[in-house]
Amino acid sequence: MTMKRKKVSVIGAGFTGATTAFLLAQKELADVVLVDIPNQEGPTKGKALDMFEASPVQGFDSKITGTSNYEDTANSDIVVITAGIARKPGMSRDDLVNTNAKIMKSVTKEIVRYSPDTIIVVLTNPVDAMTYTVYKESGLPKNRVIGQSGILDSARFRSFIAEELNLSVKDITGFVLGGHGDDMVPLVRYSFAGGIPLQSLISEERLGEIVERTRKGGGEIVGLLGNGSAYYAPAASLVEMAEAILKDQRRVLPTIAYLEGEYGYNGLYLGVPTILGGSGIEDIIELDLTDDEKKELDKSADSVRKVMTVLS
Ligand SMILES: NC(=O)C1=CN([C@@H]2O[C@H](COP(=O)(O)OP(=O)(O)OC[C@H]3O[C@@H](n4cnc5c(N)ncnc54)[C@H](O)[C@@H]3O)[C@@H](O)[C@H]2O)C=CC1
Ligand SMILES: O=C([O-])CC(=O)C(=O)O
Repeated sequence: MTMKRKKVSVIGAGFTGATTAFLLAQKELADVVLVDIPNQEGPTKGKALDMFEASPVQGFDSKITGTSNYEDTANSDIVVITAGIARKPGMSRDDLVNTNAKIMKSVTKEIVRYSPDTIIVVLTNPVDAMTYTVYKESGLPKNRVIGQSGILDSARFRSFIAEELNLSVKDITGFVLGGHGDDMVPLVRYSFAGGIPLQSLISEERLGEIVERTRKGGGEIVGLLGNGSAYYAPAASLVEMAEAILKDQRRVLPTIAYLEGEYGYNGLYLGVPTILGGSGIEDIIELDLTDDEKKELDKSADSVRKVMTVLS
C-alpha cells in the first residue's frame, strides 16, 4: 500500500512565502509547491531549487517545486496565500487593502479551480479583511478558509514576557484576540508562566508596556527592516497551523475565523481561539470576557469592519 503524500501550495514566493516553504519542507510536513506570478518564475524556480539542494544536508525528503502554473497546485491539502504587497515604514496594514483584495480574488479563483477540496490559510494583509475576501471568492465552507494573526501576535507577546522574566519561552502561554491591527487585544488574564498568572509576576505598569509593544510588534519590525515586513515569525506561525491541520491535531490556537454570532459578531472574520484540526476550524471557543476586554474587542472588530467597507 502506498501512502498518499501530503501537498501544500504556497502562493507568493516572497519573504514570507519562501520562508514558509522552507520550514514546511524541513519539517517534512508535505511536498511544497511555491507559486508566484509569471515574471517571477525564474526566481521562484531558483528558490525551490536552492531549497532542494539543502535537503541532503538537512536530511529531508519533501519535494519543492517553483512555478507560476496553477496546474502544479492541483489537489493541494492546504494552500497558503502570502501573495501581495507588504507595507513600508509609515504605512498601516490597511493601506494595502485595495491592491491586495484584487490579488486575493485572482489567486483564489485559480486555487479552487485546481483544489476544490482544499483548506486555505491566508496571511496577506490586512489579513482579517483579506480572509473574508478569499472566503467570499472561494465559495468554500467557512471552516476551510482561515486567517493567520493570533499565533504570531501571541508569539510576540510570549517572547517579550519570557525576556522580561528571564524564563524559557516554552513556559509562557498567552492569547491575543481581535483584528491584526494596533488595537488587537492581548488577553493578559489568560496568559501564564508555567501555569502562574502573569499578573502575579509582573507589575501592571510593565504588563501594560508589553501589551503596547505587542500591539505594535509588526510595525517595530517594519521600522527596523526598512523595506518590508516580518517573515520568520509569520512563517513559523503558518507552519504551526499547517501542521495542526495536516496531522489532525485539534490544537487550541488563535486563528482568524468567520463569526456567525460568536462573541456577538456576525458576518465578520476576526481573531479568536479556535480548535484547529484535519477539517480546518473545528470549533470556536467563546471565552468569558470582562466588560473592559469586550469593549477592547468591539473596538478591534469595528476597525476590521471599517477596512471591509472598501471591499466590493
Ligand atoms: N497576517 C500576518 O500576520 C502577516 C501578514 N503579512 C503580509 O503577507 C504579505 C506578504 O508579505 P511578504 O512575503 O513579506 O511580501 P513580499 O513582497 O516579499 O512577497 C510577496 C510576493 O507575492 C507575489 N505576488 C504578487 N501578486 C501575486 C499574484 N497575483 N500571484 C502570486 N504571487 C503574487 C510577489 O511577486 C511577491 O513575490 C503582505 O501583505 C504582508 O503584509 C506579513 C507578515 C505577517
Ligand atoms: O506588520 C506588518 O505589516 C506585517 C505583519 O502583519 C506583522 O508582522 O505583524
